[in-house]
Amino acid sequence: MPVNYSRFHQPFFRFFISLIVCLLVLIVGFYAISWQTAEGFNHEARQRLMLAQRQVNLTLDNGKRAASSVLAYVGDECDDALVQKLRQQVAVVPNVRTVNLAKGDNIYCTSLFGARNASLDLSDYSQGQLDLMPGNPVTPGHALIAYRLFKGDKSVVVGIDSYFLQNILDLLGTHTRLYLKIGSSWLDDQGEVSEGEITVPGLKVDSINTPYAYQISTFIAPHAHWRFILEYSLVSVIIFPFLGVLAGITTWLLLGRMGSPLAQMKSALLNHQFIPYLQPLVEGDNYAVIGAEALMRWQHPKVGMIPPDQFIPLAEQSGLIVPMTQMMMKQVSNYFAPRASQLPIGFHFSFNISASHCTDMGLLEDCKAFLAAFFDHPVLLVLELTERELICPNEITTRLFRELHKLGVLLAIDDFGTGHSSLSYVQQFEIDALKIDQSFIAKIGTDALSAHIVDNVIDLAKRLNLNIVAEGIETRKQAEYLRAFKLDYLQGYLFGRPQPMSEFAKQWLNQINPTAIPYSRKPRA
Ligand SMILES: Nc1nc2c(ncn2[C@@H]2O[C@H](COP(=O)(O)O[C@H]3[C@@H](O)[C@H](n4cnc5c(=O)[nH]c(N)nc54)O[C@@H]3COP(=O)(O)O)[C@@H](O)[C@H]2O)c(=O)[nH]1
Repeated sequence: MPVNYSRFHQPFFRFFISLIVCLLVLIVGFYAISWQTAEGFNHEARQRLMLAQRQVNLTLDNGKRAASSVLAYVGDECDDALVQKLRQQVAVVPNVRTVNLAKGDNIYCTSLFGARNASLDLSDYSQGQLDLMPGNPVTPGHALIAYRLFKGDKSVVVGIDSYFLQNILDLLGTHTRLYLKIGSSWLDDQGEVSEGEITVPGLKVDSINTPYAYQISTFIAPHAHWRFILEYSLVSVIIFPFLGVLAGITTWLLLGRMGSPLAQMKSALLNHQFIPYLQPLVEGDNYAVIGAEALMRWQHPKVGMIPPDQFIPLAEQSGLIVPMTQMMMKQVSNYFAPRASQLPIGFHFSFNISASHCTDMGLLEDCKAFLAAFFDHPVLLVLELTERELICPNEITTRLFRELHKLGVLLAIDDFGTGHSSLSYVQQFEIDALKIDQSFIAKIGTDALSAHIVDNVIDLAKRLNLNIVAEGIETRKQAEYLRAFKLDYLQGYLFGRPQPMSEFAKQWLNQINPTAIPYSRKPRA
Protein backbone atom coordinates (compact mmCIF):
# COMPACT_ATOMS: atom_id res chain seq x y z
CA MET A 1 0.00 0.00 0.00
CA PRO A 2 1.80 3.13 -1.12
CA VAL A 3 0.03 5.45 1.33
CA ASN A 4 2.73 6.70 3.69
CA TYR A 5 2.93 5.11 7.09
CA SER A 6 2.56 7.61 9.92
CA ARG A 7 5.14 7.94 12.70
CA PHE A 8 2.97 5.74 14.92
CA HIS A 9 3.31 3.00 12.39
CA GLN A 10 7.11 3.08 12.12
CA PRO A 11 8.28 -0.22 13.65
CA PHE A 12 11.06 1.41 15.68
CA PHE A 13 8.77 4.11 17.06
CA ARG A 14 6.07 1.57 17.84
CA PHE A 15 8.56 -0.72 19.56
CA PHE A 16 10.05 2.16 21.55
CA ILE A 17 6.67 3.41 22.80
CA SER A 18 5.48 -0.14 23.53
CA LEU A 19 8.68 -0.81 25.47
CA ILE A 20 8.21 2.37 27.49
CA VAL A 21 4.63 1.42 28.31
CA CYS A 22 5.75 -2.07 29.28
CA LEU A 23 8.53 -0.65 31.47
CA LEU A 24 6.18 1.88 33.06
CA VAL A 25 3.82 -0.89 34.08
CA LEU A 26 6.76 -2.89 35.40
CA ILE A 27 8.08 0.09 37.38
CA VAL A 28 4.63 0.78 38.83
CA GLY A 29 4.41 -2.95 39.56
CA PHE A 30 7.84 -2.89 41.20
CA TYR A 31 6.77 -0.09 43.55
CA ALA A 32 3.41 -1.70 44.19
CA ILE A 33 5.08 -5.00 45.05
CA SER A 34 7.64 -3.26 47.25
CA TRP A 35 4.91 -1.33 49.07
CA GLN A 36 2.70 -4.38 49.41
CA THR A 37 5.56 -6.53 50.69
CA ALA A 38 6.77 -3.85 53.12
CA GLU A 39 3.24 -3.35 54.42
CA GLY A 40 2.74 -7.09 54.85
CA PHE A 41 6.13 -7.41 56.45
CA ASN A 42 5.52 -4.55 58.93
CA HIS A 43 2.05 -5.78 59.72
CA GLU A 44 3.35 -9.23 60.39
CA ALA A 45 6.16 -7.88 62.59
CA ARG A 46 3.59 -6.00 64.69
CA GLN A 47 1.47 -9.12 64.95
CA ARG A 48 4.46 -11.08 66.19
CA LEU A 49 5.24 -8.35 68.72
CA MET A 50 1.70 -8.56 70.04
CA LEU A 51 1.87 -12.32 70.30
CA ALA A 52 5.19 -12.15 72.09
CA GLN A 53 3.82 -9.49 74.42
CA ARG A 54 0.87 -11.69 75.29
CA GLN A 55 3.15 -14.61 76.13
CA VAL A 56 5.51 -12.47 78.22
CA ASN A 57 2.51 -11.04 80.08
CA LEU A 58 1.34 -14.57 80.88
CA THR A 59 4.76 -15.41 82.26
CA LEU A 60 4.93 -12.27 84.36
CA ASP A 61 1.35 -12.86 85.49
CA ASN A 62 2.64 -16.08 87.05
CA GLY A 63 5.28 -14.14 88.94
CA LYS A 64 2.65 -11.68 90.08
CA ARG A 65 0.38 -14.54 91.18
CA ALA A 66 3.12 -16.10 93.29
CA ALA A 67 4.06 -12.73 94.78
CA SER A 68 0.44 -11.85 95.57
CA SER A 69 -0.01 -15.15 97.37
CA VAL A 70 2.70 -14.39 99.90
CA LEU A 71 2.60 -10.58 100.09
CA ALA A 72 0.51 -10.79 103.24
CA TYR A 73 3.33 -12.64 105.01
CA VAL A 74 6.01 -10.04 104.44
CA GLY A 75 7.23 -8.90 107.86
CA ASP A 76 6.45 -12.26 109.46
CA GLU A 77 9.28 -14.19 111.03
CA CYS A 78 11.21 -16.27 108.48
CA ASP A 79 10.56 -19.62 110.16
CA ASP A 80 10.18 -23.03 108.51
CA ALA A 81 6.44 -22.55 108.02
CA LEU A 82 6.96 -19.32 106.08
CA VAL A 83 9.79 -20.77 104.02
CA GLN A 84 7.51 -23.68 103.28
CA LYS A 85 4.86 -21.28 101.96
CA LEU A 86 7.42 -19.62 99.75
CA ARG A 87 8.61 -22.99 98.37
CA GLN A 88 5.06 -24.02 97.71
CA GLN A 89 4.74 -21.09 95.27
CA VAL A 90 7.95 -22.17 93.54
CA ALA A 91 6.53 -25.64 93.25
CA VAL A 92 3.06 -24.85 91.97
CA VAL A 93 3.38 -21.67 89.91
CA PRO A 94 4.91 -22.14 86.46
CA ASN A 95 8.12 -20.26 85.54
CA VAL A 96 8.76 -19.18 89.14
CA ARG A 97 12.23 -20.14 90.35
CA THR A 98 12.52 -18.33 93.72
CA VAL A 99 10.28 -16.33 96.02
CA ASN A 100 11.89 -13.84 98.43
CA LEU A 101 10.55 -11.49 101.10
CA ALA A 102 12.12 -8.10 101.73
CA LYS A 103 11.73 -5.23 104.12
CA GLY A 104 13.12 -1.96 102.77
CA ASP A 105 16.32 -2.85 100.97
CA ASN A 106 16.90 -6.06 102.89
CA ILE A 107 15.89 -9.52 101.68
CA TYR A 108 15.35 -11.43 104.88
CA CYS A 109 13.63 -14.65 103.83
CA THR A 110 14.10 -16.76 100.64
CA SER A 111 12.54 -19.94 99.32
CA LEU A 112 15.99 -21.28 98.52
CA PHE A 113 18.03 -20.55 101.68
CA GLY A 114 15.43 -19.70 104.26
CA ALA A 115 16.36 -16.80 106.58
CA ARG A 116 19.21 -14.65 105.35
CA ASN A 117 20.25 -11.05 104.94
CA ALA A 118 20.91 -9.85 101.40
CA SER A 119 20.65 -6.36 100.04
CA LEU A 120 17.98 -5.35 97.53
CA ASP A 121 19.14 -2.60 95.17
CA LEU A 122 15.89 -0.88 94.20
CA SER A 123 17.64 1.25 91.57
CA ASP A 124 18.07 -1.94 89.47
CA TYR A 125 14.31 -2.26 89.13
CA SER A 126 12.55 -0.63 86.25
CA GLN A 127 9.62 1.29 87.69
CA GLY A 128 10.44 -0.53 90.93
CA GLN A 129 8.91 -3.64 89.35
CA LEU A 130 11.22 -5.60 87.02
CA ASP A 131 14.91 -6.36 86.87
CA LEU A 132 16.66 -8.33 84.14
CA MET A 133 19.78 -10.09 85.37
CA PRO A 134 22.34 -12.05 83.34
CA GLY A 135 22.39 -14.63 86.14
CA ASN A 136 22.68 -14.97 89.91
CA PRO A 137 25.05 -16.77 92.29
CA VAL A 138 22.93 -19.93 92.15
CA THR A 139 22.65 -20.08 88.32
CA PRO A 140 25.41 -17.86 86.96
CA GLY A 141 25.21 -17.23 83.19
CA HIS A 142 21.52 -18.10 83.09
CA ALA A 143 19.32 -15.04 82.62
CA LEU A 144 16.73 -14.33 85.24
CA ILE A 145 13.96 -11.80 85.68
CA ALA A 146 13.10 -10.49 89.13
CA TYR A 147 9.53 -9.37 89.59
CA ARG A 148 8.86 -7.20 92.60
CA LEU A 149 5.46 -6.67 94.22
CA PHE A 150 5.49 -4.15 97.03
CA LYS A 151 3.28 -2.61 99.67
CA GLY A 152 4.92 0.27 101.49
CA ASP A 153 8.48 -0.78 102.28
CA LYS A 154 7.54 -4.46 102.26
CA SER A 155 8.01 -6.37 99.04
CA VAL A 156 8.03 -9.81 97.50
CA VAL A 157 10.68 -10.49 94.88
CA VAL A 158 9.97 -13.41 92.57
CA GLY A 159 12.71 -14.86 90.37
CA ILE A 160 11.34 -15.90 86.97
CA ASP A 161 13.25 -18.23 84.70
CA SER A 162 14.10 -16.51 81.40
CA TYR A 163 14.16 -19.78 79.50
CA PHE A 164 10.51 -19.56 78.54
CA LEU A 165 10.83 -15.87 77.56
CA GLN A 166 13.85 -16.63 75.43
CA ASN A 167 11.86 -19.33 73.64
CA ILE A 168 9.06 -16.87 72.97
CA LEU A 169 11.56 -14.44 71.39
CA ASP A 170 13.11 -17.23 69.39
CA LEU A 171 9.90 -18.77 68.10
CA LEU A 172 8.20 -15.50 67.18
CA GLY A 173 11.30 -13.86 65.73
CA THR A 174 10.86 -15.53 62.36
CA HIS A 175 11.77 -12.78 59.87
CA THR A 176 13.17 -10.20 62.29
CA ARG A 177 14.69 -10.89 65.69
CA LEU A 178 12.82 -9.89 68.86
CA TYR A 179 14.37 -8.31 71.96
CA LEU A 180 12.95 -7.99 75.45
CA LYS A 181 14.07 -4.81 77.17
CA ILE A 182 13.78 -4.11 80.89
CA GLY A 183 15.39 -0.89 82.13
CA SER A 184 18.68 -0.58 80.32
CA SER A 185 19.14 -4.35 79.87
CA TRP A 186 17.81 -6.48 77.10
CA LEU A 187 17.40 -10.15 76.46
CA ASP A 188 17.76 -11.68 73.01
CA ASP A 189 16.51 -14.94 71.53
CA GLN A 190 19.74 -16.70 72.52
CA GLY A 191 19.19 -15.95 76.20
CA GLU A 192 22.00 -13.37 76.21
CA VAL A 193 21.56 -10.27 78.35
CA SER A 194 23.20 -7.03 77.20
CA GLU A 195 23.37 -3.53 78.55
CA GLY A 196 22.71 -0.21 76.83
CA GLU A 197 20.97 0.59 73.54
CA ILE A 198 20.22 -2.16 71.02
CA THR A 199 22.32 -1.40 67.96
CA VAL A 200 20.58 -3.20 65.14
CA PRO A 201 20.16 -1.34 61.80
CA GLY A 202 16.63 -0.74 60.53
CA LEU A 203 13.33 0.66 61.57
CA LYS A 204 12.60 -0.04 65.25
CA VAL A 205 9.11 -1.26 66.08
CA ASP A 206 8.13 -1.48 69.76
CA SER A 207 5.35 -3.22 71.59
CA ILE A 208 2.78 -0.83 73.01
CA ASN A 209 0.68 -0.70 76.15
CA THR A 210 2.57 -3.32 78.10
CA PRO A 211 1.09 -3.76 81.63
CA TYR A 212 4.55 -4.49 83.08
CA ALA A 213 7.72 -2.40 82.93
CA TYR A 214 9.23 -3.99 79.83
CA GLN A 215 9.24 -3.47 76.10
CA ILE A 216 9.63 -5.88 73.20
CA SER A 217 11.30 -4.48 70.10
CA THR A 218 12.14 -5.66 66.63
CA PHE A 219 14.09 -3.99 63.82
CA ILE A 220 12.98 -3.97 60.18
CA ALA A 221 16.06 -3.54 58.04
CA PRO A 222 15.60 -1.48 54.84
CA HIS A 223 14.83 -3.70 51.85
CA ALA A 224 14.73 -6.78 54.12
CA HIS A 225 11.21 -7.39 52.87
CA TRP A 226 12.44 -8.19 49.33
CA ARG A 227 13.74 -11.52 50.60
CA PHE A 228 10.19 -12.51 51.48
CA ILE A 229 8.58 -11.13 48.36
CA LEU A 230 7.02 -14.41 47.26
CA GLU A 231 5.48 -14.84 50.69
CA TYR A 232 3.76 -11.43 50.76
CA SER A 233 3.18 -10.51 47.09
CA LEU A 234 3.05 -13.74 45.12
CA VAL A 235 0.02 -12.64 43.10
CA SER A 236 1.55 -9.28 42.21
CA VAL A 237 4.83 -10.92 41.27
CA ILE A 238 2.95 -13.04 38.76
CA ILE A 239 0.48 -10.39 37.59
CA PHE A 240 2.67 -7.32 37.02
CA PRO A 241 5.18 -8.79 34.56
CA PHE A 242 2.22 -10.30 32.74
CA LEU A 243 0.44 -6.91 32.75
CA GLY A 244 3.62 -5.18 31.57
CA VAL A 245 3.99 -7.48 28.60
CA LEU A 246 0.26 -7.26 27.89
CA ALA A 247 0.34 -3.45 28.00
CA GLY A 248 3.36 -3.46 25.69
CA ILE A 249 1.68 -5.77 23.19
CA THR A 250 -1.57 -3.80 23.35
CA THR A 251 0.31 -0.55 22.75
CA TRP A 252 2.13 -2.13 19.82
CA LEU A 253 -1.14 -3.26 18.28
CA LEU A 254 -2.95 0.00 18.97
CA LEU A 255 -0.15 2.08 17.50
CA GLY A 256 -0.13 -0.22 14.53
CA ARG A 257 -3.84 0.31 14.08
CA MET A 258 -3.66 4.06 14.68
CA GLY A 259 -1.02 4.58 12.08
CA SER A 260 -2.04 1.94 9.58
CA PRO A 261 -3.03 3.10 6.12
CA LEU A 262 -6.51 1.70 6.72
CA ALA A 263 -6.89 3.65 9.97
CA GLN A 264 -5.72 6.77 8.16
CA MET A 265 -8.28 6.17 5.45
CA LYS A 266 -11.07 5.65 7.95
CA SER A 267 -10.19 8.91 9.63
CA ALA A 268 -9.93 10.62 6.23
CA LEU A 269 -13.42 9.41 5.40
CA LEU A 270 -14.79 10.83 8.65
CA ASN A 271 -13.04 14.10 7.90
CA HIS A 272 -14.38 14.34 4.35
CA GLN A 273 -10.94 14.25 2.82
CA PHE A 274 -12.02 12.18 -0.20
CA ILE A 275 -13.25 14.53 -2.89
CA PRO A 276 -14.37 14.11 -6.48
CA TYR A 277 -12.41 15.50 -9.42
CA LEU A 278 -14.37 15.68 -12.65
CA GLN A 279 -13.03 14.92 -16.11
CA PRO A 280 -15.11 16.01 -19.07
CA LEU A 281 -16.56 13.52 -21.55
CA VAL A 282 -17.08 14.85 -25.05
CA GLU A 283 -19.14 13.77 -28.02
CA GLY A 284 -17.22 11.86 -30.67
CA ASP A 285 -18.20 14.02 -33.64
CA ASN A 286 -18.12 17.61 -32.34
CA TYR A 287 -16.20 17.32 -29.06
CA ALA A 288 -18.99 19.06 -27.11
CA VAL A 289 -18.94 18.28 -23.41
CA ILE A 290 -21.78 15.91 -22.55
CA GLY A 291 -20.84 14.56 -19.18
CA ALA A 292 -18.19 14.07 -16.56
CA GLU A 293 -16.48 11.16 -14.87
CA ALA A 294 -16.03 11.55 -11.15
CA LEU A 295 -12.55 10.46 -10.08
CA MET A 296 -11.68 10.25 -6.45
CA ARG A 297 -8.83 12.19 -4.85
CA TRP A 298 -7.58 12.16 -1.29
CA GLN A 299 -6.98 15.67 -0.10
CA HIS A 300 -4.53 14.83 2.69
CA PRO A 301 -3.96 17.71 5.13
CA LYS A 302 -0.23 16.98 5.39
CA VAL A 303 0.78 15.03 2.31
CA GLY A 304 -1.34 16.98 -0.17
CA MET A 305 -3.36 15.46 -3.01
CA ILE A 306 -3.02 11.67 -3.14
CA PRO A 307 -3.94 9.98 -6.44
CA PRO A 308 -6.44 7.11 -6.36
CA ASP A 309 -3.96 4.43 -7.47
CA GLN A 310 -2.40 4.75 -4.03
CA PHE A 311 -5.48 4.13 -1.94
CA ILE A 312 -8.27 2.62 -4.07
CA PRO A 313 -6.86 -0.96 -3.94
CA LEU A 314 -6.85 -0.96 -0.10
CA ALA A 315 -10.22 0.78 -0.04
CA GLU A 316 -11.57 -2.02 -2.23
CA GLN A 317 -9.97 -4.78 -0.18
CA SER A 318 -11.31 -3.37 3.07
CA GLY A 319 -14.78 -2.54 1.78
CA LEU A 320 -14.21 1.13 2.64
CA ILE A 321 -14.70 1.94 -1.01
CA VAL A 322 -18.48 1.69 -0.52
CA PRO A 323 -18.88 4.60 1.92
CA MET A 324 -16.18 6.49 -0.01
CA THR A 325 -18.16 6.18 -3.25
CA GLN A 326 -21.36 7.08 -1.46
CA MET A 327 -19.68 10.23 -0.20
CA MET A 328 -18.45 11.06 -3.73
CA MET A 329 -21.96 10.70 -5.12
CA LYS A 330 -23.34 12.88 -2.37
CA GLN A 331 -20.74 15.58 -2.94
CA VAL A 332 -21.44 15.63 -6.68
CA SER A 333 -25.22 15.79 -6.22
CA ASN A 334 -24.92 18.42 -3.47
CA TYR A 335 -22.78 20.59 -5.71
CA PHE A 336 -24.54 20.14 -9.07
CA ALA A 337 -28.20 19.74 -8.09
CA PRO A 338 -28.51 23.46 -7.29
CA ARG A 339 -26.77 24.22 -10.63
CA ALA A 340 -28.64 21.57 -12.62
CA SER A 341 -30.39 24.19 -14.75
CA GLN A 342 -27.03 25.00 -16.34
CA LEU A 343 -26.66 21.37 -17.46
CA PRO A 344 -28.24 19.97 -20.63
CA ILE A 345 -31.05 17.50 -19.96
CA GLY A 346 -29.48 14.10 -19.68
CA PHE A 347 -26.02 15.38 -18.81
CA HIS A 348 -24.39 12.33 -17.43
CA PHE A 349 -22.28 11.72 -14.40
CA SER A 350 -20.27 8.54 -14.24
CA PHE A 351 -18.82 6.94 -11.15
CA ASN A 352 -16.41 4.03 -10.79
CA ILE A 353 -18.11 1.22 -8.94
CA SER A 354 -16.20 -1.61 -7.26
CA ALA A 355 -17.42 -5.18 -6.92
CA SER A 356 -17.96 -4.84 -3.16
CA HIS A 357 -20.58 -2.18 -3.88
CA CYS A 358 -22.57 -4.73 -5.87
CA THR A 359 -23.02 -7.29 -3.10
CA ASP A 360 -26.32 -5.93 -1.83
CA MET A 361 -29.11 -3.62 -2.86
CA GLY A 362 -27.46 -0.66 -1.14
CA LEU A 363 -26.10 0.60 -4.47
CA LEU A 364 -29.68 0.91 -5.78
CA GLU A 365 -30.56 3.17 -2.85
CA ASP A 366 -27.44 5.27 -3.44
CA CYS A 367 -28.39 5.72 -7.11
CA LYS A 368 -32.00 6.56 -6.21
CA ALA A 369 -30.78 9.21 -3.79
CA PHE A 370 -28.43 10.65 -6.44
CA LEU A 371 -31.10 10.86 -9.13
CA ALA A 372 -33.69 12.19 -6.71
CA ALA A 373 -31.47 15.19 -6.06
CA PHE A 374 -31.90 16.11 -9.75
CA PHE A 375 -35.67 15.46 -9.77
CA ASP A 376 -36.55 18.72 -11.54
CA HIS A 377 -33.67 18.58 -14.03
CA PRO A 378 -32.83 14.93 -14.65
CA VAL A 379 -29.31 13.75 -15.32
CA LEU A 380 -28.05 10.40 -16.54
CA LEU A 381 -26.20 8.23 -14.09
CA VAL A 382 -23.53 5.86 -15.41
CA LEU A 383 -21.81 3.25 -13.27
CA GLU A 384 -18.42 2.15 -14.56
CA LEU A 385 -17.60 -1.42 -13.50
CA THR A 386 -13.90 -2.07 -13.15
CA GLU A 387 -12.15 -5.40 -13.39
CA ARG A 388 -9.88 -4.86 -10.43
CA GLU A 389 -12.26 -6.97 -8.36
CA LEU A 390 -14.48 -9.51 -10.08
CA ILE A 391 -18.22 -9.12 -9.82
CA CYS A 392 -19.69 -12.60 -9.40
CA PRO A 393 -23.04 -12.96 -11.07
CA ASN A 394 -25.61 -14.24 -8.58
CA GLU A 395 -29.18 -13.65 -7.55
CA ILE A 396 -28.35 -10.33 -5.91
CA THR A 397 -26.32 -8.86 -8.79
CA THR A 398 -28.99 -9.95 -11.27
CA ARG A 399 -31.72 -8.28 -9.25
CA LEU A 400 -29.52 -5.24 -8.53
CA PHE A 401 -28.65 -4.58 -12.18
CA ARG A 402 -32.23 -5.22 -13.26
CA GLU A 403 -33.50 -2.66 -10.74
CA LEU A 404 -30.76 -0.21 -11.73
CA HIS A 405 -31.83 -0.48 -15.34
CA LYS A 406 -35.43 0.10 -14.35
CA LEU A 407 -34.26 3.26 -12.61
CA GLY A 408 -32.56 4.38 -15.82
CA VAL A 409 -29.00 3.89 -14.58
CA LEU A 410 -26.56 2.81 -17.30
CA LEU A 411 -23.78 0.29 -16.81
CA ALA A 412 -20.42 0.67 -18.53
CA ILE A 413 -17.42 -1.63 -18.59
CA ASP A 414 -14.31 0.31 -17.73
CA ASP A 415 -10.84 -0.45 -19.16
CA PHE A 416 -12.40 -2.63 -21.89
CA GLY A 417 -9.96 -4.98 -23.58
CA THR A 418 -7.48 -5.30 -20.70
CA GLY A 419 -9.00 -8.21 -18.77
CA HIS A 420 -10.68 -11.51 -19.40
CA SER A 421 -13.85 -10.62 -17.62
CA SER A 422 -14.90 -7.74 -19.90
CA LEU A 423 -16.58 -10.07 -22.35
CA SER A 424 -18.19 -12.23 -19.70
CA TYR A 425 -19.54 -9.07 -18.04
CA VAL A 426 -21.11 -8.13 -21.37
CA GLN A 427 -22.75 -11.55 -21.50
CA GLN A 428 -23.84 -11.76 -17.87
CA PHE A 429 -24.96 -8.22 -17.12
CA GLU A 430 -26.97 -5.87 -19.24
CA ILE A 431 -24.12 -3.59 -20.20
CA ASP A 432 -24.82 -0.30 -21.97
CA ALA A 433 -21.37 1.06 -22.76
CA LEU A 434 -17.75 0.09 -23.14
CA LYS A 435 -14.81 2.28 -22.29
CA ILE A 436 -11.85 1.28 -24.42
CA ASP A 437 -8.83 1.29 -22.19
CA GLN A 438 -6.36 4.12 -22.61
CA SER A 439 -3.48 1.68 -23.09
CA PHE A 440 -4.92 0.89 -26.58
CA ILE A 441 -5.35 4.56 -27.42
CA ALA A 442 -1.74 5.20 -26.39
CA LYS A 443 -0.64 2.68 -29.07
CA ILE A 444 -2.15 4.77 -31.87
CA GLY A 445 0.56 5.93 -34.24
CA THR A 446 3.31 3.84 -32.68
CA ASP A 447 3.66 0.89 -35.05
CA ALA A 448 1.63 -1.20 -37.47
CA LEU A 449 1.02 -4.11 -35.09
CA SER A 450 -0.28 -1.82 -32.33
CA ALA A 451 -2.56 -0.04 -34.79
CA HIS A 452 -3.91 -3.45 -35.75
CA ILE A 453 -4.67 -4.28 -32.11
CA VAL A 454 -6.43 -0.93 -31.59
CA ASP A 455 -8.54 -1.47 -34.71
CA ASN A 456 -9.53 -4.93 -33.57
CA VAL A 457 -10.52 -3.88 -30.04
CA ILE A 458 -12.64 -1.05 -31.46
CA ASP A 459 -14.10 -3.42 -34.02
CA LEU A 460 -15.02 -5.92 -31.29
CA ALA A 461 -16.65 -3.18 -29.23
CA LYS A 462 -18.63 -1.97 -32.23
CA ARG A 463 -19.85 -5.45 -33.04
CA LEU A 464 -21.31 -5.67 -29.54
CA ASN A 465 -23.47 -2.69 -30.51
CA LEU A 466 -22.89 -0.77 -27.31
CA ASN A 467 -22.09 2.87 -26.68
CA ILE A 468 -18.35 3.25 -27.03
CA VAL A 469 -16.14 5.63 -25.14
CA ALA A 470 -12.45 5.94 -25.96
CA GLU A 471 -10.45 7.14 -23.00
CA GLY A 472 -6.97 8.49 -22.57
CA ILE A 473 -6.89 10.66 -25.68
CA GLU A 474 -3.97 13.00 -25.30
CA THR A 475 -3.10 14.13 -28.84
CA ARG A 476 -4.87 15.53 -31.87
CA LYS A 477 -3.38 12.69 -33.85
CA GLN A 478 -5.16 10.13 -31.66
CA ALA A 479 -8.42 12.08 -31.93
CA GLU A 480 -8.08 12.29 -35.71
CA TYR A 481 -7.35 8.57 -35.96
CA LEU A 482 -10.45 7.72 -33.91
CA ARG A 483 -12.70 10.07 -35.93
CA ALA A 484 -12.83 7.46 -38.73
CA PHE A 485 -14.38 4.94 -36.30
CA LYS A 486 -17.24 7.32 -35.46
CA LEU A 487 -17.03 6.53 -31.75
CA ASP A 488 -19.81 7.85 -29.53
CA TYR A 489 -17.73 9.60 -26.88
CA LEU A 490 -14.18 10.57 -26.15
CA GLN A 491 -12.32 11.32 -22.94
CA GLY A 492 -8.75 12.38 -22.29
CA TYR A 493 -6.34 15.14 -21.39
CA LEU A 494 -6.77 16.58 -24.90
CA PHE A 495 -10.29 17.68 -23.91
CA GLY A 496 -9.79 18.25 -20.23
CA ARG A 497 -7.98 16.93 -17.21
CA PRO A 498 -9.75 15.84 -14.02
CA GLN A 499 -10.34 18.99 -11.94
CA PRO A 500 -12.16 20.05 -8.76
CA MET A 501 -15.92 20.47 -9.12
CA SER A 502 -15.82 24.25 -8.78
CA GLU A 503 -13.18 24.53 -11.54
CA PHE A 504 -15.08 22.11 -13.73
CA ALA A 505 -18.25 24.17 -13.30
CA LYS A 506 -16.41 27.43 -14.01
CA GLN A 507 -14.72 26.07 -17.12
CA TRP A 508 -17.42 23.92 -18.65
CA LEU A 509 -20.94 24.70 -17.51
CA ASN A 510 -21.35 27.75 -19.74
CA GLN A 511 -19.88 26.00 -22.77
CA ILE A 512 -21.94 22.85 -22.63
CA ASN A 513 -23.92 22.24 -25.80
CA PRO A 514 -27.54 22.25 -24.62
CA THR A 515 -28.61 20.23 -27.65
CA ALA A 516 -26.01 17.49 -27.29
CA ILE A 517 -27.43 13.98 -27.29
CA PRO A 518 -26.51 11.88 -24.31
CA TYR A 519 -25.74 8.24 -24.80
CA SER A 520 -28.60 5.95 -24.32
CA ARG A 521 -29.34 2.28 -24.41
CA LYS A 522 -28.77 0.73 -27.83
CA PRO A 523 -30.53 -2.47 -28.87
CA ARG A 524 -28.32 -5.42 -27.96
CA ALA A 525 -26.37 -7.02 -30.84
N1 LIG B 1 -13.58 2.40 -7.48
C1 LIG B 1 -13.14 3.61 -7.81
N2 LIG B 1 -12.03 3.76 -8.55
C2 LIG B 1 -11.63 5.01 -8.85
C3 LIG B 1 -12.30 6.15 -8.41
N3 LIG B 1 -11.63 7.24 -8.84
C4 LIG B 1 -10.59 6.79 -9.55
N4 LIG B 1 -10.58 5.46 -9.55
C5 LIG B 1 -9.67 4.59 -10.23
O1 LIG B 1 -8.37 4.95 -9.94
C6 LIG B 1 -7.56 4.76 -11.09
C7 LIG B 1 -6.75 5.99 -11.38
O2 LIG B 1 -7.59 7.06 -11.60
P1 LIG B 1 -7.02 8.47 -11.96
O3 LIG B 1 -5.67 8.64 -11.41
O4 LIG B 1 -8.07 9.44 -11.62
O5 LIG B 1 -6.85 8.40 -13.49
C8 LIG B 1 -7.97 8.59 -14.33
C9 LIG B 1 -7.70 9.74 -15.23
O6 LIG B 1 -7.12 10.82 -14.59
C10 LIG B 1 -6.78 9.13 -16.24
N5 LIG B 1 -6.85 9.79 -17.51
C11 LIG B 1 -7.90 10.38 -18.11
N6 LIG B 1 -7.52 10.87 -19.31
C12 LIG B 1 -6.20 10.58 -19.48
C13 LIG B 1 -5.25 10.82 -20.50
O7 LIG B 1 -5.54 11.42 -21.51
N7 LIG B 1 -4.00 10.33 -20.29
C14 LIG B 1 -3.66 9.66 -19.16
N8 LIG B 1 -2.40 9.22 -19.02
N9 LIG B 1 -4.54 9.43 -18.18
C15 LIG B 1 -5.78 9.88 -18.32
O8 LIG B 1 -7.28 7.83 -16.40
C16 LIG B 1 -8.01 7.41 -15.27
C17 LIG B 1 -9.42 7.18 -15.71
O9 LIG B 1 -9.91 6.15 -14.98
P2 LIG B 1 -11.06 5.22 -15.53
O10 LIG B 1 -11.86 6.01 -16.54
O11 LIG B 1 -11.85 4.90 -14.33
O12 LIG B 1 -10.41 4.04 -16.12
C18 LIG B 1 -8.47 4.45 -12.24
O13 LIG B 1 -8.35 3.08 -12.54
C19 LIG B 1 -9.82 4.73 -11.73
O14 LIG B 1 -10.77 3.78 -12.17
C20 LIG B 1 -13.48 5.96 -7.64
O15 LIG B 1 -14.15 6.88 -7.23
N10 LIG B 1 -13.86 4.67 -7.37
